[in-house]
Amino acid sequence: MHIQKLKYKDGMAELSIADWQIEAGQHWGIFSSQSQCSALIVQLLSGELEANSGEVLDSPQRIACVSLLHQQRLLEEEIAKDETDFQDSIDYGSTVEQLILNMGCTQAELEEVIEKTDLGELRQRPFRQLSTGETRRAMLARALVTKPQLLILDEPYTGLDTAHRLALSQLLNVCAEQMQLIVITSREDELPTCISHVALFDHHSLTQTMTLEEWHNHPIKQHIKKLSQQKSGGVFELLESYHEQKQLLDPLIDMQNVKVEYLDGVIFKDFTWQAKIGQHWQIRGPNGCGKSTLLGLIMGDHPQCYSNDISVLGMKRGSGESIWDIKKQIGIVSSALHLQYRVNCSALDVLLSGFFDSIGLYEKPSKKQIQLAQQWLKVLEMSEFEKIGFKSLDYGQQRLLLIGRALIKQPALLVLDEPYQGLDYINRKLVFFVLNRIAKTNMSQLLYVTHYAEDALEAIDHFIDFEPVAEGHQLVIG
Ligand SMILES: Nc1ncnc2c1ncn2[C@@H]1O[C@H](COP(=O)(O)OP(=O)(O)OP(=O)(O)O)[C@@H](O)[C@H]1O
Repeated sequence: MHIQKLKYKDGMAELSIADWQIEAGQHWGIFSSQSQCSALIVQLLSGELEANSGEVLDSPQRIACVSLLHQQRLLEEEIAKDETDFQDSIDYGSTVEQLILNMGCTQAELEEVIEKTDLGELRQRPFRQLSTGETRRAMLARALVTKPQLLILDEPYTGLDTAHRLALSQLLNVCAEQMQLIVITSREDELPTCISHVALFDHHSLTQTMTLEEWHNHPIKQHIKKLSQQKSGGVFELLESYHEQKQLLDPLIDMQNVKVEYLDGVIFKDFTWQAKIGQHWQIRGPNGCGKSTLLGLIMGDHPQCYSNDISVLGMKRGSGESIWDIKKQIGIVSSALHLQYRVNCSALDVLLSGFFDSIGLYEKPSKKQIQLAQQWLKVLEMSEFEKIGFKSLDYGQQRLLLIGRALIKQPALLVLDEPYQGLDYINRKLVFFVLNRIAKTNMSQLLYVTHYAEDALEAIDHFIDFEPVAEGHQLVIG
């Protein structure tokens, strides 16, 4: 494949590649300090977008992509197909198996890919019910059954637990013998060993190509780490400039003998736990163990929160409390929220919606709130996007805005379910530094989920660990 003098520009989205030769037998890693670049690379290389000028020569015929963008699209399609209103029973949409078969594979190919991607127990589960890591594996399975000549993977490891990340590396090393791979990552050391070359993108263009060995010692890694640390100073100064200490009732969260179960089994049971004032908690466990379910109970988004004994911020769930009284003291970032945020309001309005806990903006913000939101756009280096619609931004930019939306009102409780998903290197580090300082200074109390040991915040010293038992998982407090 040979890319020559390629230029693309549409509004704020921009990419240029002067000359890039991808020889047969080579497998490429792509590192980009901007998430926007990655989305464009996927779409331009796969032919989904057409460049304004330049050419892509000898492009393979069968190209498959796995990205958060494609995942979000499929989930939206599944929700749009929801036929609940027209039939007696609830329609949960297509199962994992149906979605793989829809790609046009045989039964034998289905069985093979289900085994490779560890989807055996999930094959009959509706796609919409899958956990984050389970969803990522289903997307990979759909791409693999098309037997592509070129497989483009944008952040394939994100959302996967440690064991599944290892399994993915092994699988990609095997795939590399049958197809060409391009793996885009924002984690500098996260590339399968089959990768032979790395392309470095910066400021909307391909700046350098090198071998994997050269990449391992590249000075840019230190440089961009410093950059994000500096940026995080600005965000934290802004937070401090309007911080007010809140009076809270102890404990912030109280759960007694909590149990969650579905028709096909128990997720967890007998869980008794209190989060006291001043404590920050990390929730750990493998994909599908129930971490987001636990957070859903606390947020009041999970239907089983009312059949359990749960109090949040002094209010007992199901006691006639207003869900908004609780929500106004909680800021949340999660894949579920990202998926729910389907309105196309401006970037400024997304931040402002944090003051009202709404998806989109339906109330008139005060002048002070507007000024504050503009200051937030500035420290996030997103001022140029102030009037741009949320849907026109790439997944990483959307995610950064949703993080700003959660932080802007300085909530008592900050619920962060894999907050870094889709963020580029600089913004991931920026958010990491900010969260650590928020926790250290007790500005908000954190409930934090991440699958990466390197993302552990030193200010968090309380843990809930999901450990497998005969029926689902048991939750161990440490
Ligand atoms: N309605 C449902 N019926 C049956 N199972 C369900 C339903 N909704 C969710 N699940 C399953 O519940 C399990 C727990 O999901 P949850 O999202 O809480 O996992 P998680 O620990 O957050 O995983 P991940 O690390 O992948 O994000 C998953 O296996 C999911 O498929």
